[in-house]
Amino acid sequence: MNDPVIDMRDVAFRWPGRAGFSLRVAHLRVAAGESVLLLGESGSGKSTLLSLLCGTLSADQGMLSIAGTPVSNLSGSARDRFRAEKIGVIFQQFNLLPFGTVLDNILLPLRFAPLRRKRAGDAIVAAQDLCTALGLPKGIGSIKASALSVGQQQRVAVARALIGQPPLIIADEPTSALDANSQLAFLNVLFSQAKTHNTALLMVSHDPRLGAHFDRVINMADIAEVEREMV
Ligand SMILES: Nc1ncnc2c1ncn2[C@@H]1O[C@H](COP(=O)(O)OP(=O)(O)OP(=O)(O)O)[C@@H](O)[C@H]1O
Repeated sequence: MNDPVIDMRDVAFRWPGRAGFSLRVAHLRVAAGESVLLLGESGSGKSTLLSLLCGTLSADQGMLSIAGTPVSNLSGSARDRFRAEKIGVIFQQFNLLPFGTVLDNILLPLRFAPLRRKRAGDAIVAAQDLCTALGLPKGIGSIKASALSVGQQQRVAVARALIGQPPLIIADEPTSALDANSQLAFLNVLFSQAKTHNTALLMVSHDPRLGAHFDRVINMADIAEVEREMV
């Protein structure tokens, strides 16, 4: 695999002050443009792994490189800046700012990421173009996020993750609240946008049926060793 966007090796993590759970990942690689579904039972550490990849948690040992940059040794604030520049995140509940407009929400990641802002060019035009590509109605940019339907919130969350073309999108169960048709529609817009920019996509889900739509499916049980002690 040439220049993987995610390259994780021999990573170990234990929740600080908590003996109950530890996670070891021998090897995880995701290529540019590749879509990967990460499956695993509840409590198997999927969200913990995503937080390690995003740098909101830091591993106790091991090597993690994102888009060619070794991030394991970055300080907390440097990791925050790196994440803003390189990773688009889509949360389960979308986490839009309810009192912000659609445009405010989509432009938010650029505020902390000067290089990403530069890549976006004219940021407002880029946000509007993404809204159009994602099938959002014209003029939606000035609507408050709290007034959107769930389907519109999803699309705004995708636009926010995609703006400025980060090399990696990480999504934590973004389709869990949707019916099967809406899930598929959501994945299709996400895939088509990700392919256009050769963006790698790592998405967590409980639903193995979604696997057919991804380039690759990874099971937590195959890549991670988890210790769960009863505490
Ligand atoms: N902030 C935290 N502090 C301490 N332990 C935590 C914290 N967040 C999660 N854990 C523990 O880490 C373990 C793995 O949780 P995690 O949320 O990563 O699993 P998951 O596979 O994403 O589960 P689910 O599918 O239910 O969301 C669990 O034992 C959980 O209790």
